[in-house]
Amino acid sequence: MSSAIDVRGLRKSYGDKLVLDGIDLNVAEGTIFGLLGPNGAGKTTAVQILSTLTAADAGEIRVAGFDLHQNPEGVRSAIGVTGQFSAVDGLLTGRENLIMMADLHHLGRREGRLRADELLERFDLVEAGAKLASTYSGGMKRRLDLAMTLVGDPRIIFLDEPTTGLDPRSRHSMWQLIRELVAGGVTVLLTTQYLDEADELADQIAVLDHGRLVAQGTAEQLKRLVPGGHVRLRFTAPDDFALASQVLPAAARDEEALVLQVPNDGSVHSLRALLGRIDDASLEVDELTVHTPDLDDVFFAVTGQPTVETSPEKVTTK
Ligand SMILES: Nc1ncnc2c1ncn2[C@@H]1O[C@H](COP(=O)(O)OP(=O)(O)OP(=O)(O)O)[C@@H](O)[C@H]1O
Repeated sequence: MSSAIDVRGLRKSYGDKLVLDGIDLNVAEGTIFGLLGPNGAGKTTAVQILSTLTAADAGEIRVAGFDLHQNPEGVRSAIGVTGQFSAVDGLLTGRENLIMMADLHHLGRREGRLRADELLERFDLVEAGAKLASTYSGGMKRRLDLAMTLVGDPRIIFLDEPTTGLDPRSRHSMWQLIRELVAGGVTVLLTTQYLDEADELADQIAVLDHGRLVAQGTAEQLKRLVPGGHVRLRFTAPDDFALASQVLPAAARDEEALVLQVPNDGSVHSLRALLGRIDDASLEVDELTVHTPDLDDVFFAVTGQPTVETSPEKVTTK
């Protein structure tokens, strides 16, 4: 798979504050890449640099095959950006906002209007299209903002915290729209503070903390980095439970519930080994469940701090 975004040694300081400290990233075409990090980690700065809005101090950066330093125009022609500060003009209607974008992209009157109407339809804004954008809800504004980004038909889209502040329903509809974009071949780099958002959407996740990438991989790979994974085995026969306790001495026992918790990282290799031991001892297991740590655990392990903000839907007590 070829790279939509390739970054080597990206550095950026503001004054004597080092904001990005030698970042390497590779985003495969047609995938969703999640840049995850707490407030002030450097996510927005990274997006601003990759989208040519801010200059890097150092680093080799290619976006959509263009060298960012030598050919920023090429990069700009291939990307779309929706940031924390929306491009939506509240004094225009939704449709007028889209037509304004079409004009900026020199689409021509007829094609611009067709494109606007097609996007209003796709983003469930047909009825709202004739109303002033200032009257829109947060979710509608975000959808319009994303629709405006799509007017220019970008191959790569940067979404800076696309669902911050949205209610659960609007978040889910935004997630669905993002998935549809990627199904259509677009590459998405999104920044988020929400672990569940990265878990839900991203094919690859990089955790940014104080300007450094402290972990990178799929959600599953990251979860395997932290201890705490286990397999829970429930038995119906006390004899099986007793025998299993001998065969698996590392397991934590719950005698009353006839449950064993066997430390396991959840990888195919270690699950196969465990199943082999269960088979060899001819144990009758009533129920087997695999528990891998969640991204919260990972985040805590790699950044040394609990999540700054919990998502609107998931309130953790850690
Ligand atoms: N133009 C600027 N001038 C000086 N310092 C800046 C500037 N832009 C960002 N910073 C600093 O760089 C650091 C990283 O900021 P950045 O906005 O990239 O973080 P972030 O991870 O996107 O956080 P947030 O989730 O709050 O947007 C912060 O300490 C911020 O104060």
